[in-house]
Amino acid sequence: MCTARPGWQTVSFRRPAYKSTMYNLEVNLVDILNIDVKKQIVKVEPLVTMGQLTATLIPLGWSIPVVPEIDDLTVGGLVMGTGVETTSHKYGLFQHTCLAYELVLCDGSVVRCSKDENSELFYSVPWSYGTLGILTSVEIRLVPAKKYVKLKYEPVKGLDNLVKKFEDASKGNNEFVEAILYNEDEAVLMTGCQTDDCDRSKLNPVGLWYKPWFFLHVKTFLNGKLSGVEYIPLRDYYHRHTRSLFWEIQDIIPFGNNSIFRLLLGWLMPPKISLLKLTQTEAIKKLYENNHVIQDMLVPIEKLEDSVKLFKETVNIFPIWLCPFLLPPNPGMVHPKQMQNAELYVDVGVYGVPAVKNFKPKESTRKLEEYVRKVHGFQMLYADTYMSREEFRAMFDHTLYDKLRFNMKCHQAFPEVYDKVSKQARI
Ligand SMILES: Cc1cc2nc3c(=O)[nH]c(=O)nc-3n(C[C@H](O)[C@H](O)[C@H](O)COP(=O)(O)OP(=O)(O)OC[C@H]3O[C@@H](n4cnc5c(N)ncnc54)[C@H](O)[C@@H]3O)c2cc1C
Ligand SMILES: NC(=O)C1=CN([C@@H]2O[C@H](COP(=O)(O)OP(=O)(O)OC[C@H]3O[C@@H](n4cnc5c(N)ncnc54)[C@H](OP(=O)(O)O)[C@@H]3O)[C@@H](O)[C@H]2O)C=CC1
Ligand SMILES: CC(C)=CCC[C@@H](C)[C@H]1CC[C@H]2C3=C(CC[C@]12C)[C@@]1(C)CC[C@H](O)C[C@@H]1CC3
Repeated sequence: MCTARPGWQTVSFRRPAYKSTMYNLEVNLVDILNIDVKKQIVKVEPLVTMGQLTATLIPLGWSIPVVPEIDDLTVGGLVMGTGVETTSHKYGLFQHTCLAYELVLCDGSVVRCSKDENSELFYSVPWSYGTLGILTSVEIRLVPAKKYVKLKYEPVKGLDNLVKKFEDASKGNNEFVEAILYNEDEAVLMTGCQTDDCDRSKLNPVGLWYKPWFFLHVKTFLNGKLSGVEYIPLRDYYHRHTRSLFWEIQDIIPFGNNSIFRLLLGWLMPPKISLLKLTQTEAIKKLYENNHVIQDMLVPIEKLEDSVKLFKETVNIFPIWLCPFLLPPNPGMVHPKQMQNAELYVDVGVYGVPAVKNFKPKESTRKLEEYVRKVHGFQMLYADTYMSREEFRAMFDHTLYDKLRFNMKCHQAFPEVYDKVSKQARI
């Protein structure tokens, strides 16, 4: 069994081939169920999107701790997969901000799980891609929301310098930390905190339709010798990469950042990811398959410099997105090597056309995957993975997952994660 949500509707990069061979379960649960400000918990159904959630919560003065930036990402997809954002160095991944899940198991029973109730199931749900049960609701922590993010842009020269500053910023008191690396030697580090006060001369609602693409706006700070500060309305900040799909939109609508186009037609942007997927021709699919890389590798922060160098050597794609996150020593598929303390990791996100000669999608990606496994890192699974089943099991700890699948007789109902995310399972 799998959910009946068609592949073209999802944000995940490819379309799942298994949807046509498995029994499809309709899970059309799209509502925010309850906002309990006393307990500071919001209860939502799995198809609630990030855009829907921030539009509802922010006017009430609340938010969730980790808001992955693309509007159409769903709570179900982020729990069953993973979600990372610029607050993750403080709160962890999306799943670490969830307090409880309700699932329908393969025997038809409904269970609630949290760290104190059915805790093994609670810790096994993240990264399980719907292979332990069907998610029907999620309770997420609420945090107070302020009106603006006071964001500091700091141009940084030299990779070693950036790595040091990035690590310091992630360990400091910043609420938001992110860096965009424009080439091996130049980056802009962004750090910020929420505030209700605003210096109106520095107000920048980056989400307005006529505003430049965010990554290009950030790039303008590379030329300044001094750091810049701006006040960005909170919701504009959360969804700052939505309009340009990070930098992927420049390959789809190359004239999209032209100021006249923005002024007249910017409100049409971005095309829905689902529309792009639905209308994708075989030729475009092949193009993305053979001459494009979309990968997020999660590595321990001390491996950041080496990782950037390896990405440069293997695919040579810039910009690179850097987002730090805290990985707590919880049981489950993804945890630090030593289970004593939480460890700081970084998401190295690479999206674009490789600038190396003779790029070979399989070989190049496998080289990156091998490195990530070696340093006890993890690959995000919404995009392509070329790992074999054994390699996949070496990267993700299956101990608890296997135990639960055996106890709950999941084999008769759901495939293994690998059979949903591997290259063979996706078209
Ligand atoms: C991808 C996506 C994005 C969304 N984004 C937003 C957003 O940005 N903002 C927002 O506010 N909402 C958003 N929603 C939620 C959506 O607007 C609500 O779920 C809305 O209720 C859907 O309306 P519908 O007309 O499709 O109703 P349906 O889905 O058909 O029904 C909604 C509920 O009402 C019940 N119902 C329908 N008719 C009757 C009846 N005659 N008597 C009794 N019960 C009935 C149904 O059983 C169901 O429980 C989003 C949903 C999706 C899937
Ligand atoms: N900033 C970030 O962190 C970003 C994250 N992403 C990635 O995008 C993906 C999310 O995309 P989205 O379109 O929301 O999700 P998808 O529809 O792609 O779902 C992802 C997985 O979750 C499973 N799933 C979803 N809902 C349920 C449910 N109710 N019960 C059981 N299983 C369920 C799906 O199972 P099935 O196949 O059966 O439908 C699928 O395997 C995540 O993997 C995330 O890592 C992408 C961009 C940015
Ligand atoms: C921040 C993290 C962790 C990931 C960001 C990933 C995004 C850049 C990609 C997620 C889904 C991707 C898709 C495309 C571009 C890159 C993403 C937005 C396309 C729109 C590219 C054009 C294709 O025809 C359809 C793709 C759908 C998914």
